[in-house]
Amino acid sequence: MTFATRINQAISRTGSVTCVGLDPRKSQLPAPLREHIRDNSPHAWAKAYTQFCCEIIDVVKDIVPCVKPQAAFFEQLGPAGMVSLGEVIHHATQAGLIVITDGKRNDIGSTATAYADAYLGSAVAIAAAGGDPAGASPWGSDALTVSPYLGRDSIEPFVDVCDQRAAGIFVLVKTSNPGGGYLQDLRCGEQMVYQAVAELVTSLNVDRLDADGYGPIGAVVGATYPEQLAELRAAMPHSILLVPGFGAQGGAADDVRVALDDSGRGAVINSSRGIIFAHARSEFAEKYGDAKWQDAVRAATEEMNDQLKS
Ligand SMILES: O=c1ccn([C@@H]2O[C@H](COP(=O)(O)O)[C@@H](O)[C@H]2O)c(=O)[nH]1
Repeated sequence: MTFATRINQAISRTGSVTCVGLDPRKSQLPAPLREHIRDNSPHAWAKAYTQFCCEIIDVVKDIVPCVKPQAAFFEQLGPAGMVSLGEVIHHATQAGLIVITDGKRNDIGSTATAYADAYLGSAVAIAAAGGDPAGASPWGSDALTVSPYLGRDSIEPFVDVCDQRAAGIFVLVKTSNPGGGYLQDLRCGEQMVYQAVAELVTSLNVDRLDADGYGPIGAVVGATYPEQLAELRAAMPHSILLVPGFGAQGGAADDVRVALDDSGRGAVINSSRGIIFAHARSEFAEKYGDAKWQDAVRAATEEMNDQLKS
């Protein structure tokens, strides 16, 4: 089974297109976890990050298809943080969730091969595709976010590994940040740069489609640009879309529904801070607060699921 088929099946099984972003931040961890940090060492924080993310995974595993660990927050802690990232990916996979590692990696082709080999391919996915799970990557992610700016030959090594290990990638096409257009909206002949990237994505997918017409090369398109989201849904009919920017960055349900296909699949909508730090949101703080932060995570996830359904 391919990555695209797996993620669409996970959407059908859970009835949800919510992707929970795992972006642990020291200052925003719930008090019960911060209180256990005795020596302020990266090791102590990394243990807290593992506990925080694994508890979130346990709370949401039956109501969402996927999680997206943000590598930056783990890297920020140095080697101990990288151990934590590995533990979190492993726990999510064991919990039956699809794992999209947000690392925004890429380099010249020969180095891109190393990134692809490192991150792409979980034992679960490879076994589900009838392969040997011993061929899984050390990080064991189902998918990875990838920068397109080194060109087609830098993306092809990722595509090769996707083919071999039933994995996926999400290429940055139109990012959610306010300044993304500085480069992405530059005119490039008759079109804009982000449109050229979308064309590249589609050209890489066309020979690799599953029965529903989806390929392993997905695209990142921000919830904060609803018009371009609609345009890019049409321009990349074979790509699963990863849509960040919901909640904390201002994207709302009405902005992102256009990312879904007619069957209500084909895209996942990410929220990180809005879910994982829900205990501090005004709607949830009084009822749950720091002491019941896990209940706040569950409530915020259910709320997002409901918003995206209605
Ligand atoms: O265009 C992009 C690409 C990636 N991201 C990442 O998604 C999450 C968003 O977090 P929120 O707390 O929900 O704002 C974060 O990891 C970003 O690095 C993005 O926001 N936009």
